[in-house]
Amino acid sequence: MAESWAGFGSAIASFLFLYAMVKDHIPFQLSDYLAAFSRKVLSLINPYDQITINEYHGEYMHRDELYAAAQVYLSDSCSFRARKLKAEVGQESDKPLVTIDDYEEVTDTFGGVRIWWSACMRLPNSKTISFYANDEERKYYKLTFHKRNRKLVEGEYLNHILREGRDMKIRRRQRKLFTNSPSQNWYGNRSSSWSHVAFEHPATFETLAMDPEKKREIIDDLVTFREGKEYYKKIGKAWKRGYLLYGPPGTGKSSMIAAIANFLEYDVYDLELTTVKTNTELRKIFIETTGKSIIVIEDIDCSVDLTGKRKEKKKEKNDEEKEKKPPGMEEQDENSKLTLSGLLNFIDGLWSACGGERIVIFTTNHLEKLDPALIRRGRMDMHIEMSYCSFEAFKVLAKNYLGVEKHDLFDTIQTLLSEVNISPADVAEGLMLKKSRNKNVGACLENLIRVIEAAKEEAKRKAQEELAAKEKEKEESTVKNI
Ligand SMILES: Nc1ncnc2c1ncn2[C@@H]1O[C@H](COP(=O)(O)OP(=O)(O)OP(=O)(O)O)[C@@H](O)[C@H]1O
Ligand SMILES: [Mg+2]
Repeated sequence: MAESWAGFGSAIASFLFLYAMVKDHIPFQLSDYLAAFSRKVLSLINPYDQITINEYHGEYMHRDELYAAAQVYLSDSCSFRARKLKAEVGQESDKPLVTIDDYEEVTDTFGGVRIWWSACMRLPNSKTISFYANDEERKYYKLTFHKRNRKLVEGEYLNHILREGRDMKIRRRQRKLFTNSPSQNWYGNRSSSWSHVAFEHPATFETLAMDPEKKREIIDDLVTFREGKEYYKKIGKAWKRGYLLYGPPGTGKSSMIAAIANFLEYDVYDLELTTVKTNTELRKIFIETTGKSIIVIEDIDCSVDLTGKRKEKKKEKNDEEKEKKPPGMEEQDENSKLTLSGLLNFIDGLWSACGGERIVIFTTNHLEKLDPALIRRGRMDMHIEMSYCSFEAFKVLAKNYLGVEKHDLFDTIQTLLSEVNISPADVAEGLMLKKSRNKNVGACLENLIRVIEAAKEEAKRKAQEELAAKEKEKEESTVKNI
């Protein structure tokens, strides 16, 4: 048996040697035939298969998604095994991508199977000048693997590359802060209802001053949501979650949104409802958002007339207007407005399920002004109260702003904070102003004590004024009654 293999091997070697010698002297038809024949013979003895992934494909030279995913995948998972690397900065990220260089080879292991990757380049045959820059050279990856693993590589492995590569791309991307443009600016074929800038807010959960237990609860909820794709599918619910942040001004609602975006690494769509005129516009705006994003409506109570009370007022006004309109026009007008039901549809109608992995956040200073339908559980799954600065919250601010975890003046501050309502924004300001001029921690804390005492005096004065006003009102009504 060994002898026959040796004989076969030497026959092939002789054939290849002879072929190389006479190759240039044989007619091209015969040369093509011999090349095809030798490929056939080689495939009989070669146990390895190959898959090519081209960078560009199709008539219009679209960049192949699998190639792009593989490029990022190789940069992250396999590039440490390569000796020749290249670094480049793409359009979607400002971080350099270090990946394997052209003609370099690396190996990867998946489910115990070895796969060889090589970065190849096909040089152009023709010498004509092409319209497309990419016609000059065609890059591609070549995957080589054992025949017996073909099913695994074609199915699971390529899907794994696509999934992992996409995820890595999302993690690497420059995150964006979008804002909706008024509908009169939506023109042209490629019109978009959103414009964006880079999202660079530095707030994180570490810098957010609030009750530690509440913070833990929110983080756990976010993690459960992020990892809940299969769970949401199983229970038949769209993969999205609503948070309602409420509380007085300066208590960290906007900072919390930034911290959530930074924690989940999502984009932020800041929806300005006052520029949205109709339900149809709202739907278009929604469809143009992507997954892994947070859709924010700040100060929802001030954004648009959505409360039951205001609706009634509006209805009366509309009745008057309707009288003046020609028949048939009233209904059309009603449909073309942004309504509460349009907004409810936006949050949890059929459209809300497209894309998945979205968080909707409303903020308000006046919870009582909101229509209960808008914030019922299921729409706004978690109601988070952002409250005045507690001692626990102060300790976070002191650590952030002054870098201290304890100080002799902390006891005085604790007592003062329990006596007065002061927002974390005011406490932060008290710590910061002084810090910029004087680096002394004690002086900063003393300044804060003065700020809190002033707030306490102010609160006392206001309470007295209110009391006096009430008493005056009472007196006046008694006089009237007499
Ligand atoms: N809980 C907090 N933790 C850390 N910093 C805070 C907190 N609350 C407020 N701040 C500081 O105060 C500033 C204003 O806070 P922020 O804009 O988040 O308040 P807000 O609740 O959104 O107020 P508004 O209701 O007026 O929109 C922030 O830039 C931040 O520096
Ligand atoms: Mg805010």
